[in-house]
Amino acid sequence: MSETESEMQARLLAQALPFMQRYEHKTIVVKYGGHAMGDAELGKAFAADIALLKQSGVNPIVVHGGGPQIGAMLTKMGIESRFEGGLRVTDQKTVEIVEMVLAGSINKEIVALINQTGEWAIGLCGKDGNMVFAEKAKKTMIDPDSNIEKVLDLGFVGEVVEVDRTLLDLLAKSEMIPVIAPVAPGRDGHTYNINADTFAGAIAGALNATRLLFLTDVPGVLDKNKQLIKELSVAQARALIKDGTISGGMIPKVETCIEAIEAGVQGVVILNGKTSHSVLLELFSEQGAGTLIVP
Ligand SMILES: Nc1ncnc2c1ncn2[C@@H]1O[C@H](COP(=O)(O)OP(=O)(O)O)[C@@H](O)[C@H]1O
Ligand SMILES: CC(=O)N[C@@H](CCC(=O)OP(=O)(O)O)C(=O)O
Repeated sequence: MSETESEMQARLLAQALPFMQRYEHKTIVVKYGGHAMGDAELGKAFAADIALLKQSGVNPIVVHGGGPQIGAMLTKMGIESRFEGGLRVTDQKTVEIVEMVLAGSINKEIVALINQTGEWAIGLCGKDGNMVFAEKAKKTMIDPDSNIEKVLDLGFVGEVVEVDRTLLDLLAKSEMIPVIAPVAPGRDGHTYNINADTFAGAIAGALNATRLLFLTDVPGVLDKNKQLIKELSVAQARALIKDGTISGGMIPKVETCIEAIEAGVQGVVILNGKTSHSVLLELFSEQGAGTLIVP
């Protein structure tokens, strides 16, 4: 006899218990990318998942992006967006808009969505509580014409150099769910724009998170036949970059996963943020939802 819908729901709920126990009191950093945002129903489902994690005794931390939303605001202001090596070249005017969009509107939208579930979210960026300090990014690129390595001047693009856990440790013991925008100060007094994936990786590494989840717009890492790979070791992931199976925007994402694992994160998952409740499915169900990368 085939299972009815309510029997299936009951089975899934009952199966969740060992997973809830596995992650109790554990830190899970969720990176919510700009491409995964925009759909109101998906946003509500995401907020509900984060709220349920907190209610289950997990310590969820949201780090969000907002690349497309920054792009739209820059266009409105008549400022052109330019990327080098996947990073937004950020002059003084641009960094002001980046901070306004990320730490202002997007951050507060996510906080409000989580608060509407009845939980308590607090919006932060790297500046709050001396949480994160950045330095001007030192990116290099091989010039295709001369084949010589050149240093890129990306303006106020930063890389994380210090994470102070004090505020996040305090919040972990409270009702508050931190929602963090990837903007941080430098010791030089400037404000830096940091790629949200690398920012999330740095936070997860500093907290020795049990899981770091990257919500993107594909089901996970796909093989040559476009089939989802359920699990990858760091060595296997490196091999897939080398043989070209992993390309484009997935390269820096997987490299960030590897760096996060090397910094002490136990497992990193790349999953589809466009699938409703993918966070819950990944963490609290047998089948999971994306690609798990482990040491
Ligand atoms: N092997 C692969 N598996 C999955 N996606 C891949 C792969 N190789 C390249 N990609 C591309 O990487 C993209 C995800 O990276 P990106 O667009 O930078 O994500 P985000 O904007 O969510 O940070 C996918 O939409 C896909 O086009
Ligand atoms: C330096 C740099 O490129 N910063 C990114 C920060 C936002 C981001 O990373 O957002 P997504 O995760 O939505 O792509 C930017 O300006 O777009």
